[in-house]
Amino acid sequence: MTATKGLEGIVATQSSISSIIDDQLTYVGYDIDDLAENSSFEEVIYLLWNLKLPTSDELDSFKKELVSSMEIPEEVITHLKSYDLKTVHPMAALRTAVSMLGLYDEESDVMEEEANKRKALRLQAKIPTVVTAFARIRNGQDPVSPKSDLGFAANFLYMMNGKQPEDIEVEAFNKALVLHADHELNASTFTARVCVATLSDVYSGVTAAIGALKGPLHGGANERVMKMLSEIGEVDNAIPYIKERLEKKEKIMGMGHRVYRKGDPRAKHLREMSKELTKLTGHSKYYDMSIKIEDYIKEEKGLPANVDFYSASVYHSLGIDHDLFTPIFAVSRVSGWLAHILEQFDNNRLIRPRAEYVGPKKQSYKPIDQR
Ligand SMILES: CC(=O)SCCNC(=O)CCNC(=O)[C@H](O)C(C)(C)COP(=O)(O)OP(=O)(O)OC[C@H]1O[C@@H](n2cnc3c(N)ncnc32)[C@H](O)[C@@H]1OP(=O)(O)O
Ligand SMILES: O=C([O-])CC(=O)C(=O)O
Repeated sequence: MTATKGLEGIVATQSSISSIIDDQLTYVGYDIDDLAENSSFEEVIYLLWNLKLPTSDELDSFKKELVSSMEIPEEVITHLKSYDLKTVHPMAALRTAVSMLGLYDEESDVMEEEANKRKALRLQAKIPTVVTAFARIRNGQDPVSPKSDLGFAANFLYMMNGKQPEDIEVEAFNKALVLHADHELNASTFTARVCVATLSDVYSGVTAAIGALKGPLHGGANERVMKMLSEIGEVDNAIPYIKERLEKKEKIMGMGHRVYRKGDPRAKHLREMSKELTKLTGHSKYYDMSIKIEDYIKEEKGLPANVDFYSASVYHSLGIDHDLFTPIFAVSRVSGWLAHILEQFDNNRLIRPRAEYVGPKKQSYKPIDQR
């Protein structure tokens, strides 16, 4: 038995949800470029969960179901208020709150297919409310309830800022949600599948996945990209800053990918959005330095920018606090996690690989007083 570090190249499951073939990403066979340009996030959630695009009647009723499930229990809001609001990271708050939502769902441990689908809908609907409620509470503001006449992307921005968002903001945010929704067997999705393959519940699967997404080698990279751009400060500092980091053998956040070699097909959409939005909001320097860094890393290390690189300057331009970038990733990616959880339940087998043992062998046990 020989271990493959990081399970690189190991095919661990079959899936009909998304694929990465020759550096091109598809959801249920639909090209990400078409979906990014044309679809609403609700349409994409429906696609991932039903493996077909909705008709307009199906989409209307799906949107209504989502928006009518967005409110969260008062007990969860009280709990969010009890956290140390100066130090608690919003991803830790989200992880805890999602676990807590399970306590208030009567169907939490009901394992029938239809009950699991109802829980999926409730979780997808409530996660934006948790993220925006926490963001407001720590700013000393009251949470804002969702509006039934707004779509998913608009409702997120409305609940966060307490005012009707501009069309351009909704369009950009919707596209970002579409681009982040699913990504084959990434680390957090794999985590969710491993968790529920024990026949644990949907809330446990999503809580575990949030924990995995939080790390800087995965979803946590987008917040670190913005930290790096802020530290760089001015465009002329970008290359000296990156050279110094590379000399110290540090990783450049938002660069590199386990699967993509030529490039991440989502990055070009976010690059365009970053160009437009940073110009519109007077933050062009962040786009300019991002371009310099991307070109330099490509040239020096042959590494492409990943989805987290330009999403940082996009979210910054939308006026979003930097530590909310990864929770926003979760607001989108929970759609993929839930699709994979339902698929796992549909054809389940316990996920239990082996380890190659490299520790000492044939040790003789000594009683404690002789060691
Ligand atoms: C949504 C997402 O999860 S997208 C990924 C988000 N994560 C990041 O942006 C963090 C920065 N990137 C990375 O750490 C990596 O590229 C990962 C984790 C994404 C992929 O990692 P792996 O496939 O395991 O590659 P690994 O970390 O083994 O790197 C291979 C080589 O490329 C180098 N490398 C990879 N990424 C980077 C980077 N961002 N900056 C500098 N060097 C890098 C490594 O140092 C290593 O070099 P070596 O062979 O000389 O030691
Ligand atoms: O697939 C991966 O390893 C990471 C990634 O890009 C994602 O989760 O979107």
